[in-house]
Order: sequence, then C-alpha cells, then structure tokens
Amino acid sequence: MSTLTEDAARFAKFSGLEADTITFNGGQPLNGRVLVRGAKNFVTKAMVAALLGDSPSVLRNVPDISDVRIVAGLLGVHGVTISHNVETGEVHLDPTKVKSAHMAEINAHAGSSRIPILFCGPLLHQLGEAFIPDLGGCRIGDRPIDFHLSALRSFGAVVDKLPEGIHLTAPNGLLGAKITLDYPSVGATEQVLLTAVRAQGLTELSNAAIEPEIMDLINVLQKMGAIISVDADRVIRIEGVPNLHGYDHKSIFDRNEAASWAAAALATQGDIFVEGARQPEMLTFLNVFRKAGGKFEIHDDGIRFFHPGESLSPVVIETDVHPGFMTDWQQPLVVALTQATGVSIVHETVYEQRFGFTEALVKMGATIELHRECLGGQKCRFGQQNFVHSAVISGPSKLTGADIEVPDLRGGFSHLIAALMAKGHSRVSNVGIIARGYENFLAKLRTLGAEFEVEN
Ligand SMILES: CC(=O)N[C@H]1[C@@H](OP(=O)(O)OP(=O)(O)OC[C@H]2O[C@@H](n3ccc(=O)[nH]c3=O)[C@H](O)[C@@H]2O)O[C@H](CO)[C@@H](O)[C@@H]1O
Ligand SMILES: C=C(OP(=O)(O)O)C(=O)O
Repeated sequence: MSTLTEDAARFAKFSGLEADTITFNGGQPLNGRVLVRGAKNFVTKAMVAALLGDSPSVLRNVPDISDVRIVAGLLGVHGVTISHNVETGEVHLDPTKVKSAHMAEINAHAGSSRIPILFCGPLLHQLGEAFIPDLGGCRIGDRPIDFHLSALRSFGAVVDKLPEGIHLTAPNGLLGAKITLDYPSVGATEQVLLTAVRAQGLTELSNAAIEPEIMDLINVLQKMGAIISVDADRVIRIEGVPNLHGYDHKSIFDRNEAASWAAAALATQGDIFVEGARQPEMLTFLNVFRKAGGKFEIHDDGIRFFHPGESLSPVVIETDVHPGFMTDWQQPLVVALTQATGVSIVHETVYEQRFGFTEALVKMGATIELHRECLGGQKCRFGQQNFVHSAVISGPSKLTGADIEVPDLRGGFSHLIAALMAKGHSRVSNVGIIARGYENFLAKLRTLGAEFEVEN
C-alpha cells in the first residue's frame, strides 16, 4: 500500500499542481458561481460498465478528476480504447478489443482508488479471469471487501488471494444467485449488479444500497440491454442476459461536491451558486442545511447556497445509507458547525474512523470532542467496539490559521474550508488528494475570491 505522501504526490500530478502545499490567507467569504459536473461515485462505475458491452459507449458530463484517470488507465491496460474530451466532459470507451492484463501492469495503474474491485464481474464475463490489485480509497475505516468476495463466490467465481492481489476465475461460468448483504454496501451492490446482468438466470439481491449513483448505474445497464427491477424494500432483481451493447449516457451530478460547496458558503459567510446541483438527490442535505440556519434557493440550473447573515444553529446528525444523511457530507459540514451557537452532535454510522480530520480543526481553535459511544439512536455497527465515531462540536469558535495536513478526500476539502475561514495564514499540505474527487478546485476557489499561493 502506498503512503499518504506518495498518494498526494501522485494526485498532485494528476491535478496539475506542481506542489501540493498551499498557503491560504483566510477570512474572506466565498462568493460566486461554480459548476459541478458528473459524480465521482458514478462516472467511475459507468466506465467499468462499458467493459460489459460488445460495442462502444459514450459517457457525458465526466469531470477531470484523478479517480477518472485511474479507471481510464486500468481500462486501457485491459485493451479498452478511451478518449476523454476534458472540455466537453465526453468520454468514449471502445471495449471491442478487451484483453487480459498482467498483475504488474494493473498494479502500476491501480492508484489509490476503490474501483478496481468492480472489474471482477465484467472481466470474468469477457475474459474468464480477473486480477484485482490492492485497493486504495480514503482511509476512514478498515473497508473490508468480504461482501464483494462472498457475492462473487455465490455467482460461482473462484477467488484466490495472492500476495500481490486477488485472482478470480469462473470455471463453470457465472450463474444468477440469491444474495443478502449484511449491510447495504454501495460497492457490493454495484459488484452484484455488474456481475448479475450477464450471469445466467435470475439474481435477487436483498438489503441492497439504493444511493442515487446506484440508480444511475442501473439506468446505464438498462440502456445496455439489462433487465433490472428495484423494489421499495431494498430488493433488486436482475434477469441475466447473454450480451449487452454500448450506451450513451449523461452522468448524474456530484451531490457530494455540491454539498461541499454549500458547506463552504455557510462556513465562510459566503454565497455560492452551484450550477448542476439538483434538489431531489440533495433532499436530506437541504433539510439539515436549513436547520443549521443556511439559506438556499432552488433554480432550474442549480442551487444557490448562502449564509443567513445571522448566527447559525446547532444540529444533530446521524450519517446513514441513502436516503439518510450521506457520510461524505459530514466532514465539510462539521467545519461550518464550528460557527453555530450551541452544541452540535454528529454520530457517524457508516465508517468507524471518519473524524481524524477534526484534529486540525481543534488545532485551529475549534471545540470538538470525540467519543467512542453512539451519540444517537440510529442502529450502528460501531457501538461498544472502541471506535471513536461520534463528535460533539461546540460553537461558535474563532479559527486561526495553522499548518495542517490533508488526511483524506472530504477531510481535505473541510481543511480547505477551515483555512479559508480562519484568521491569518494556513499552510495546508497533501492538498493533491483532493483532486481525486474535486474537479479544478483551485480554479473554482480563485473564482470565488479565495486568496492562496501554491508552493513550488
Ligand atoms: C467510490 C465510491 O463510490 N465511494 C463511496 C462508496 O464507498 P464504498 O462502496 O467503499 O462504501 P460501502 O457502502 O461499501 O461501505 C459502507 C460500509 O460497509 C462496510 N463494508 C463494505 C463492503 C464490504 O465488503 N464489507 C464491509 O464491511 C464498509 O467497511 C463500510 O463500513 O460508498 C460510501 C458510502 O456511501 C461513500 O462514502 C463512498 O464515497
Ligand atoms: C470515501 C470516499 O471515496 P472513496 O470510496 O473513493 O475512498 C469519498 O468520496 O468521500
């Protein structure tokens, strides 16, 4: 596994940053307009889905983020021809010459993304075998892949764990299966979808995740020729078909990036119009944003988020699977909650270690206490297990600039917000990681009036 610094250096290269340490001069409100394009948590999966087709696909509204580049590189070593017009956001994927790749080649392109695990089903269907490297992604918990492997075995895959990764084969082909997830995992649900669509017979998945990005993946698969139904009780049924063809699809917007800009507007006493954001996928976020005192206006082409001009209110949040409060929204919003008058509580029930980013906020003057207990009534897998997974934020606190280090993607964005609202200068390192999921974030920050200097 690569180190945090190696990851940051790699991401910095992808994002066009010559260095990944930036000094911010905080204290200015962020005002203006930013464009949010396709969702990191969808486009990467739709690109993998293209592998299942016997003709080319076109994916539109694709952002230029490092996770997209990593997946493009991995598809490339498997013989998929890809072109990405960064300006129009159009990606063309031709899977007609798909081929096996060596583990060394795959490892060289795997980067720190979690997407390689989703290549299993498509590669087994196309080639009869798959090599899967060690997975990356944010270090916000243990993030095991047991649900993925167990589901693949149910389809008939044989899984060999090797020192350099995982090797899968399907000596008797892949057969539809009845699968129940212990927890509605996003990745495991996608694993089942990407495998079941071409497995022989019927697959029934119970306790499935139903995030909007998964629904958009189902849209893509249906366009390709798949037969998938979604019941109201987290049950997804898939009738396998022998062949799929290419698709033409415009990606759903990135609701996590949109929520991040909303939190930035609230925290810096600013006013940001997020072009591309839509209300239905942000319903739960908008309720919490309003309860915290944030104002918003829904427009046809986006959502305007702005500070009310008076004090903010504390809120109680428990993160959850969709339609609950998305865990990826929590980190940026916590920064804004340091400015609310009173005590806010955040109970993180999706990941067991997602509060590491608060250490930097405390260094800057925030009052945040972390607890092992479940501070909320939501069913949670982490209670009584020694995981620090609840936070109590008391405010309002005046933040002052400090030297801080980005720990992960969303925590990194929250550090940028903190640096921009704090009085004085903050030197933020490992910033390149943020390019995994935020397109052109430095250019966007400049447009919004942020003052900063990138170190060379
Ligand atoms: C690339 C991508 O789409 N990432 C998103 C995806 O991550 P990802 O798909 O990795 O997240 P999951 O929904 O799978 O994980 C949720 C929980 O299930 C656990 N788990 C998961 C799989 C497994 O085999 N065993 C297991 O125990 C995880 O450790 C975690 O505690 O959904 C998360 C939850 O909305 C988001 O925060 C991530 O931004
Ligand atoms: C946790 C995240 O991503 P990943 O699953 O790619 O690490 C995220 O987007 O906040």
